[in-house]
Amino acid sequence: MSDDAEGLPDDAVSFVQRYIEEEHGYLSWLGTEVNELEPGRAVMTVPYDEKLTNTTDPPTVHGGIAATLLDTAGGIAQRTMLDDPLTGGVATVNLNVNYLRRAAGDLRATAEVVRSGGTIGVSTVTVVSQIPDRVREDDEAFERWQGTTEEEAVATGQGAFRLFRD
Ligand SMILES: CC(C)(COP(=O)(O)OP(=O)(O)OC[C@H]1O[C@@H](n2cnc3c(N)ncnc32)[C@H](O)[C@@H]1OP(=O)(O)O)[C@@H](O)C(=O)NCCC(=O)NCCSC(=O)Cc1ccccc1
Repeated sequence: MSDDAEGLPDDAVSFVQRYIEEEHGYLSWLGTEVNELEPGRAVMTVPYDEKLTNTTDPPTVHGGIAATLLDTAGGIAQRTMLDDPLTGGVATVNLNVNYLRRAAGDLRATAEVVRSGGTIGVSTVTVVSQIPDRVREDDEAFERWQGTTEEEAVATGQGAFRLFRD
């Protein structure tokens, strides 16, 4: 089994997006977007939605959302490395997440395949978020965010996946 991947079809992003919207209840409910796909790499977003937040002021996005995004992007990145990403499959066997900063905006995950082995693959994933205007406009909250306006890493982790190659 090789670590190399063939190129993906031009419509890979829209194909996976359609799959999420039409077939996957949970990921579509989260509003999950597929931004980029290439062999060994996936970029995906969950847009901010109040229904996904904790009861903090201002609301912060529940950590489980970042974990879901990390898991999903890590698994899809693994799929891009299968000889046939459509007929093959992946199942998460281990996931770890370190939460680095609170998040109050959209979450965007970039997943990279560290290893695509014969039966097990490992992806490393970082989730970034930017402080939205509603937090910037609240002086006290903005101070709690240390006045950062740049997009910053809010979570990072690794997933291990059982690879079903056919
Ligand atoms: C299967 C294994 C990982 C390894 O067990 P072993 O006993 O060593 O088995 P072995 O390695 O020999 O494999 C043969 C077995 O595998 C079965 N099979 C075949 N094809 C598939 C397939 N496509 N998917 C799943 N299973 C498949 C086949 O029927 C056979 O089962 P059997 O033994 O006959 O009943 C087991 O520990 C397990 O199921 N863990 C739970 C994993 C789990 O639920 N993770 C969370 C959900 S993932 C998620 O939500 C995130 C996500 C979603 C989307 C995208 C990205 C991320």
